[in-house]
Amino acid sequence: MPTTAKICGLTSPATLDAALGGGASHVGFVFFPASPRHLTFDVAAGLAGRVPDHVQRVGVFVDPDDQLLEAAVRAGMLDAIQLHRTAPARVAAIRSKFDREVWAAVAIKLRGDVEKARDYAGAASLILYDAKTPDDASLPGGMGLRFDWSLLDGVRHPLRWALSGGLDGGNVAEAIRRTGAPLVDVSSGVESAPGVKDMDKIATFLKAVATNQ
Ligand SMILES: O=C(O)c1ccccc1NCC(=O)[C@H](O)[C@H](O)COP(=O)(O)O
Repeated sequence: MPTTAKICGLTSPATLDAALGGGASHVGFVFFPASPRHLTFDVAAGLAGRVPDHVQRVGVFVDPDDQLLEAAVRAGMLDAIQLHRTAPARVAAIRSKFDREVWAAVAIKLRGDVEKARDYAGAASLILYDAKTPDDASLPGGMGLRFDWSLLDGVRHPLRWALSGGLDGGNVAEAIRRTGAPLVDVSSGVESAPGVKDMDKIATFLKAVATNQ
């Protein structure tokens, strides 16, 4: 199966359209106030309405409560919920309550971190392997950090999975070849500044995904 791509942290119609036009399979909307990509519900609703049925809308959250999830799922017409820093039992509860795909982000720095993905078997729909950000960082993702892809060598993934962390148009082809990732996820690597998506970088990234498999 060809590798598909999620462009995360979209905040404007023009950059959303660049992701859709370039063939993204997923688009990500961030609901986390500390993020430069954070969306209000009104803006999310405006963007969500432009997304065709064959593209999945993914909401990105950091250990959210049900109230935030309910409002965001409605406004963003979310097909999937991506959870960072969220315990497996809570992931399972959200999946059951909201009855849609739930992605568990697993933060990777060392080999032992990869094994934590097993805790989400039966709880999540998909594991997103993402680079671990520093303990004092304000964001658990979206910082353009990459982890050592060899940590995924020989791993029997407990669920469907995706690769993220420090990807960009220049390294994503190698990342796919090296890891065999079925889905790749990018945010900072298609930006000109934190939170500012760049249409040319989005196009380059999606072209690299499409042509290098
Ligand atoms: O992107 C954010 O601002 C963000 C905030 C809070 C939680 C997660 C966040 N991003 C998660 C993503 O899905 C990113 O695409 C992923 O971490 C990769 O980011 P990057 O290394 O910048 O490509």
